[in-house]
This record gives sequence, C-alpha cells and structure tokens, in this order.
Amino acid sequence: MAIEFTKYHGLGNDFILIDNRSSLTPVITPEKAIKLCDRHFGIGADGVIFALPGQKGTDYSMRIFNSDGSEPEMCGNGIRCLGVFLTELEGISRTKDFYTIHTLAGTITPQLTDDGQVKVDMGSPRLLAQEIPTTLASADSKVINLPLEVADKTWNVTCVSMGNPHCITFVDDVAAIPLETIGPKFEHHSVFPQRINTEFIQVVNRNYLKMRVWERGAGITLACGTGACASLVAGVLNDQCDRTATIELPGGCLEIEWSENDNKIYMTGPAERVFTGKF
Ligand SMILES: N[C@@H](CCC[C@H](N)C(=O)O)C(=O)O
Repeated sequence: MAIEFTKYHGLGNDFILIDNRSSLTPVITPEKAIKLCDRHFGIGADGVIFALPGQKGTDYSMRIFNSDGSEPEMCGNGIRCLGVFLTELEGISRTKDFYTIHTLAGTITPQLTDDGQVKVDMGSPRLLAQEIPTTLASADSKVINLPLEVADKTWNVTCVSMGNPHCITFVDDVAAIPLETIGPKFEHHSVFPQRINTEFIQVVNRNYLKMRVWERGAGITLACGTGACASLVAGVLNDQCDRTATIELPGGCLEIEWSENDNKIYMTGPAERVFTGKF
C-alpha cells in the first residue's frame, strides 16, 4: 500500500510527515524510517514524524523517529512543522489556531501566529541530573557548569532536559568547534545513559546567541528547537544571557523566551512545506 508523505523543514531541520490519524501505531517501522531518511538512497530527512490521534484529552499526538531509527521524546522544529501540517490535513474544517499535542515529553502546544510563524509552549525545563539523565552529578543536583572530559579536553557543561536531553557548552567561537569528531564523543559518553544532544554556544550579547548542534540520533543538523530552548536556559543559569534571546543556528534564527510568570519556555520560528509524495 502506498503511503503519502509531506516533507517539511524548520530552519533546515527537515522531516518526513505522515498522516497517522487513524491509529496510535506508526504506519512504518524505525528500520523503514532509517531508509527514508537516507539522503542518497531515500527521501532524505533528519527524522520521520507521525500525526497520531490525541491522547489524555489532547487534539493530537506526535511521535518521531530520528534518522538512526531511535525515538526521541520531543522535537521543537518538528512540532512547528506538525502544527502547519495539521492545518493542511484539516483544511477548511480547522476551527482553532493552536493544537494540544501529546508527546513523550508531555503536552506541547504549537500556535500559528498571524505572521505565518509558529509559537510553541514547550513546557518547563527539567534540571535535575536524574531528569536529564546523567551521572555527572548526584540524582537530585543540577548540572551547571561542571567539568566533563571529552576527547582529552575539559569542557564546562550545563545539562537541561526539554523532555529530551541536552548538554550545553559555552565557547568563544562556534565555527572553530570540530563538531563531526567531537559530537559523537559527547553523544555516547558514559555519563549519559540515554545519549545526549550537544549544543555549543557563542554569546554575542545577552540577547543574541550563536549555536551549533550535534543531535542524538541524527548528527549535525541545521537547527534544533529543543536545543535552542535548552541553551537559553543554560545561558540564564550561567548568567550569560537574559530570559529572552534570539538564537542563531546555521539554518536561521529562533526567538526563545523563558517566562518568569509560568516557568515555561516559548519558542517562535518558521515551518515550511517543501513537497509531497508517495512511497
Ligand atoms: N531537531 C529536534 C530534536 C530531535 C530529537 C533529538 N535528535 C533527540 O534525539 O533528542 C528539535 O528541533 O528539537
């Protein structure tokens, strides 16, 4: 049976979106997702995202397979793409401008704004070592600016979970980081039992950060929404930035806010439809 898909991207972080609204079980396996994500022998993408029926009172659910077939809890750029994809699927019957989406990281709420962007209530960051998870500190402690040995060098890292795990390091020049060699060493470090997404951050000023990312299960990507949110939190915890900042990624910019009122993170950025097809 042919399966229809739509390709979307959020700042070059690209996904194959599949209408899976008739079942809570993804219509393809992780092995098939690996093949579809292949940039030479497949469609090419950083992951496959499924629009599933809602659970626990939400409008819809989202599941995602990384390009290596693993399943992360959340995807920030992906959920913006899903928000726009759902409006496309619903067509003229759409009655609201936001959706409640059940994810493995809890309920996330993307909202379509008047200027064509998507603003997402990403929930609250989780900071305890056991929540990341990492053994870098005792279970109930936060991991803020702690030394970590990677590739014969000591990096001062801060760990933040946005439902999925992130390890953030502040550097003088992001362009100088050898991501391809060092990224996998962070990802598979023994202190991260569920592997890790790694962000390198250069502070331009208190409201503007530059970021490069090595994603768990996907490698170098042009952008990472949860990574941008986690990096802003790390910036605040290390007194490197304010609670609102622009994060510049190789694929473009995201606006991130860590609200003092409700402790939630709000991410605003684009989601672009690329093409549709069948496989
Ligand atoms: N690119 C995504 C994150 C996707 C999941 C990540 N690779 C993981 O395994 O946690 C984003 O925009 O947040």
